[in-house]
Amino acid sequence: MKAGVVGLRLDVEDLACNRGERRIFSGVSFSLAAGGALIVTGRNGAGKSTLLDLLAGRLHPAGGRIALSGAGDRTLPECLHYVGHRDALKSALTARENLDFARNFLGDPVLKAQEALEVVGLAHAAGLPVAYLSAGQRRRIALARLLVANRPLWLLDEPTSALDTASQATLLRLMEEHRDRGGLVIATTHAPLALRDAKEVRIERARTVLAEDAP
Ligand SMILES: Nc1ncnc2c1ncn2[C@@H]1O[C@H](COP(=O)(O)OP(=O)(O)OP(=O)(O)O)[C@@H](O)[C@H]1O
Repeated sequence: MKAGVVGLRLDVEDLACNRGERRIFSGVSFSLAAGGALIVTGRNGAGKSTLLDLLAGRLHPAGGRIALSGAGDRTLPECLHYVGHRDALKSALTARENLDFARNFLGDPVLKAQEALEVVGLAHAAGLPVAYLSAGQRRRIALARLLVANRPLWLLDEPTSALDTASQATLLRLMEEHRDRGGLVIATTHAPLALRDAKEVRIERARTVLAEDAP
């Protein structure tokens, strides 16, 4: 499989986010160099998914800075895979068709759809519409998308949810292999995630009404 981008680096400084009238968090800073991993923790509603949305460019920060360097011509959105709570699969398409679509759409192809399904133990389900699959199986197909297109930054929102023990072990191995190739992993989690030498950001600031922040 392809290697991550040599010299890749993500720097996040003093990031703040508002949603509606509320400050969700502020002062989030971290840096990751090639091969780095960050675990994002915090209570329900603290803003873990929101942080991933900011990094993915789905939300604009209220303050602070996100800088990706060492990725050549690729912009940050072109460098990332995002696996969210909703697995973003097309229910009427089969598992294989979903992965073929992702492979064509995302570019820089790596594994073929069938090969990626084998890695996540779902080769037998390749021809089934995703609507027929269980929550854990759908999550495994969403994670198989990581393998069909080469993108160095993996943003994973509670990636182990719905996964059985064996699938959690497979996911951990895939994350570590990705890091070994120079990729970056940022994962939110409520459960312990045994990534070696991972940094942790805990989002714990209580949400504050913006008016209270005003002088
Ligand atoms: N579209 C939205 N508009 C306004 N506020 C929102 C919106 N989406 C989320 N929020 C607010 O942002 C806060 C942070 O949500 P987020 O989903 O990032 O939390 P989380 O830490 O990922 O929670 P969980 O552990 O439950 O998944 C929520 O408490 C919610 O009030």
